[in-house]
Amino acid sequence: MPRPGGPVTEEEAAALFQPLEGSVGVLAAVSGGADSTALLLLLARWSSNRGLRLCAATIDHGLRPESGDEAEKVAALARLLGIDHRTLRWTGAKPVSSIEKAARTARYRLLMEYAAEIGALHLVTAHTLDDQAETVLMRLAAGSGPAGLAGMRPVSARGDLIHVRPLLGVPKTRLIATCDAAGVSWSEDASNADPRFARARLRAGRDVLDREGLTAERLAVLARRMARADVAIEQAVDNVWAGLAMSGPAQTRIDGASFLALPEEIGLRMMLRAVGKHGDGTSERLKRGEALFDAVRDALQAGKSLGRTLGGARVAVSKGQLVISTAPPRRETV
Ligand SMILES: Nc1ncnc2c1ncn2[C@@H]1O[C@H](COP(=O)(O)OP(=O)(O)OP(=O)(O)O)[C@@H](O)[C@H]1O
Repeated sequence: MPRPGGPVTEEEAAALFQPLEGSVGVLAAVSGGADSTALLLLLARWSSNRGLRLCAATIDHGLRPESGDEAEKVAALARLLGIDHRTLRWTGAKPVSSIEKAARTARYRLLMEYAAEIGALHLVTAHTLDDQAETVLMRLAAGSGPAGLAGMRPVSARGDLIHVRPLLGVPKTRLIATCDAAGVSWSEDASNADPRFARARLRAGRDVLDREGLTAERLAVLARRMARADVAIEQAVDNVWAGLAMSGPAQTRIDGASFLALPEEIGLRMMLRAVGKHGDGTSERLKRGEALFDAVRDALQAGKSLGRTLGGARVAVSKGQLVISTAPPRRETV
């Protein structure tokens, strides 16, 4: 059990790294900040007698003058700990707007390519309890449903890799304490406090939220509950899908009366699942999916026909049935 303060202990680390047990190759993403420096220290200790290959990588996004030195500092620490380290540089054109998003996409692409090169099966990042709380707040602001409010998952798939976030329940203060206890310094990324970024603005307002009881711990509890609820809803959708959806490679048909009788969240997810199956994979704003869901229900209730497109799929109501198929190219959208 994590202690209220102080460095993360070896026993705690063993429990946190449980998802990595039995892995043959682990790649740790280490930016050089306090969180990922602590991750590297803890992983180095934990992996020493486990016969797995631990490697670390730092992405130099080339966006700040000091990023090269920060990567070199991580490399030096890795050398000291006897861990293979590579600095991966984000080269090529960089967009003027949405730079954070572009940097993130490039970062994971570089990490995945490097993981494939070294044969790592697990990618480990140092997202903390505080990062989870910020994610939940940002998703609240975006009007997310249960899946979004579940925040980041401790273990998820990322391409062929398993992405593990072992520190998701650990407050940043304890990771700072872990570095301090080891006498290891870390780099402070100035952009973490840059008010141009939503995360930084949220961080700056955390004191106010804490005073109102919206603490990181409570937001993380909300995320865990939402994750459980989301699993339950998805399981219900699996069951209903098996019984109701007549689904082939070209289209999915669902009886209209049965569809109308479903709890709305299940019906919505059924429709979106079929859109995902027959569409072109373009992500659609949930708001558009919800608007179309309402239109589908209205049409079924009124015994009318309907034909729209969503995410590259054609969503039609015809003869009392909901029919979702691949949309012909270049049709009008909702
Ligand atoms: N430049 C980097 N090099 C290597 N790893 C990094 C780098 N930046 C971030 N990471 C990894 O990602 C974790 C989360 O970092 P941060 O919170 O800054 O990213 P984010 O963009 O907010 O989150 P996400 O990775 O989910 O997009 C870090 O703890 C570290 O493990």
